[in-house]
Amino acid sequence: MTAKNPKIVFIGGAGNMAGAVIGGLLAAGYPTEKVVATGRDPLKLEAFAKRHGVVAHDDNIAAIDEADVIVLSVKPQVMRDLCMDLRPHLAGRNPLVITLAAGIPLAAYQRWLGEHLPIVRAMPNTPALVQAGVTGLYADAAVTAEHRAITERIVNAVGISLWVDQEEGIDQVIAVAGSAPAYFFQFMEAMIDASSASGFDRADAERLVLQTALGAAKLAMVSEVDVAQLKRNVMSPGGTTERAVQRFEQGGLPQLVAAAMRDCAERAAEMARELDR
Ligand SMILES: NC(=O)C1=CN([C@@H]2O[C@H](COP(=O)(O)OP(=O)(O)OC[C@H]3O[C@@H](n4cnc5c(N)ncnc54)[C@H](OP(=O)(O)O)[C@@H]3O)[C@@H](O)[C@H]2O)C=CC1
Ligand SMILES: O=C(O)[C@@H]1CCC=N1
Repeated sequence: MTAKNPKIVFIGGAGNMAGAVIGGLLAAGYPTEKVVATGRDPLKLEAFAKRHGVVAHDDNIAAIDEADVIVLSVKPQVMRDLCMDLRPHLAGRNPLVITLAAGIPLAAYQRWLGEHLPIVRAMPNTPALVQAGVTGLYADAAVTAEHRAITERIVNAVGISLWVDQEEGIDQVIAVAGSAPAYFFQFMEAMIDASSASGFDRADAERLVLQTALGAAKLAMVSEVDVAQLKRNVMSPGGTTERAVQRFEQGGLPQLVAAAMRDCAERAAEMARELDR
């Protein structure tokens, strides 16, 4: 892979996750002509390609013909069939394969696609769309330093990344980052709902909640003290915040969060058992 800008083919490119990565990658200056998106729905694909200026292809096999990097971004349940379709066209070639799918172990891809291919499991999250993503990465033995470098170039264009040494680490990344934007959205949704139920204008509630979430995250990112201390800094003894935080504690919020994250990681492991066949 010697090209300055390797050709990257996103299978399922117009989907949520690949779309987010492509959007961020292009915003970081990656050349549009080196990015190909494939999909099944021609209207959706055309609209996506037009919006981003990338190349669209409704034929996966033709699309991967000159690919240096193939990013697999279809739902886990259809990954096996997709890989079986691609397999004969990857014989004697060794593009880097990056899979974004949750819950499918590398061993399954090696069986489905062939053992000769360098494969990276990447677990991104949708804030990649605004270049504030987090991606966990795990590589198989065939992945070289050059492959790692192009992988990082793709995912770091849309946020930060972390290589994990053990494949199980990817399930932890799912629980703490891949699925986690939804937890924060759920919390924000609950706050917006509660504010508007108590008579606040919904648009105003949304503006205040989102700005507060952004401000809290920004403050935590630059602060020298940890989030527990930042929380205490808001809580005046006998004041309003203390009352609200006590309610969260009494309701078991920390335990609930831990249990939800455990469920999330366990679901990833369960999916691996269902899908690794
Ligand atoms: N959403 C998220 O936050 C995250 C998702 N992931 C992973 O990313 C992957 C994709 O998820 P997500 O983006 O949410 O799902 P989407 O359904 O939004 O995207 C999947 C895309 O794959 C396309 N597709 C399906 N089958 C084929 C095929 N045979 N050939 C070409 N394209 C195909 C679909 O196109 P069409 O509509 O035309 O059928 C669709 O655009 C999953 O494996 C998921 O585990 C990982 C991290 C986070
Ligand atoms: O919910 C899912 O299965 C995918 C993987 C991580 C985020 N979304």
